[in-house]
Amino acid sequence: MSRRRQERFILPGTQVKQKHWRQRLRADFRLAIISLFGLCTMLGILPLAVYRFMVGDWQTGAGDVALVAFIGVLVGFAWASGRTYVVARLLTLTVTLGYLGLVTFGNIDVMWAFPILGAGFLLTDRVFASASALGTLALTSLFADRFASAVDVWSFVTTGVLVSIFGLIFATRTELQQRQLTEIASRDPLTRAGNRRALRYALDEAERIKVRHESPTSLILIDLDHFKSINDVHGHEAGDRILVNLVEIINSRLRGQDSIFRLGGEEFVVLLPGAAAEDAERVAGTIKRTLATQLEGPGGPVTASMGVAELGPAEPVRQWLSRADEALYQAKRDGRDRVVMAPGPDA
Ligand SMILES: Nc1nc2c(ncn2[C@@H]2O[C@H](COP(=O)(O)OP(=O)(O)OP(=O)(O)O)[C@@H](O)[C@H]2O)c(=O)[nH]1
Repeated sequence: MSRRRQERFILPGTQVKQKHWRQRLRADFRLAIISLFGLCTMLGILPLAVYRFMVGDWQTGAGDVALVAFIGVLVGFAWASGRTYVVARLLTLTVTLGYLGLVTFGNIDVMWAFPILGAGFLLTDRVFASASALGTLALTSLFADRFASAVDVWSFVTTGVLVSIFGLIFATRTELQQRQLTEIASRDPLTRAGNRRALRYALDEAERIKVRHESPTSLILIDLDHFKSINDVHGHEAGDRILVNLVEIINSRLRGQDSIFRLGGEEFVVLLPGAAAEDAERVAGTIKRTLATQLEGPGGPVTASMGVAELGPAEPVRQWLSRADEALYQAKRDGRDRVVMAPGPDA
């Protein structure tokens, strides 16, 4: 087991808690779109509102100003809370209802429907954007007095449907690419376990849930025994196959909310949200017994040593990992192929 103890628990990004606004915009695509959308609507609608006031159309002007103000509040909320998914949906809903309200009670052109259709596909998911687009087109076509003829209604609906289909294709491709990128960025390519980056997010999330809901969270640090000699005697490929099998076997013993991450080399972290120390010890025991019967290398059964620790109240994540690491180290010292519980953080 390699012991570069100082660097072992420096996970990517753990040091950066407060991000600069430019970093946040770069890191969060949805926040960037929300901000850009807010800026564009302000720049696009506010001059029009001024014009409406100047020509005495107070109702439409007031509606424009109210719409822009509400959009501003939503953008501010996205920055303050980070809940960009909810805000994106609310923004789509706001501009759609704002548009329908201004078509009904104000004096705006039905052509405003088109940027609103586009915004829906840019801001939210495909299903929500499609439903919102269909609703916008159907309700607008009911305003027969806004169109010169039935052909105009037909043209409006046809072009609207086309814009929506293009938006849907764009959104589908973007979602697919986003999923592929997330997969690449968060998984270990050999074993398909989560990588260190994914572990960092999962640990931070576990810490947040612990603080918010006071529910226990535990982890198991797993390290294969004498893995170097397997590599040396049977080759690197045989070693790789064992790593892949190990993750498959462990995954088969985990619940839906549990997850496995590769910390590096032949070392893995199993995260067990909702599990107290004794539950985690039981899971570790089950994993150990399953490995004994199912993890077969070219030279015979392969065993693993494990350290188990429950996250203590207000305990920093790095200390939690270090305690599990100490327990794992103890398991190695005691002869390997065993589970050792870490003493509590106050011990
Ligand atoms: N096949 C393979 N080997 C790897 C990979 N990553 C790290 N290793 C090897 O894992 C071995 C780890 O060796 P050690 O840290 O000495 O640990 P060990 O032999 O298991 O000894 P103990 O942990 O003390 O039981 C090294 O030989 C690394 O080259 C990998 O992705 N594939």
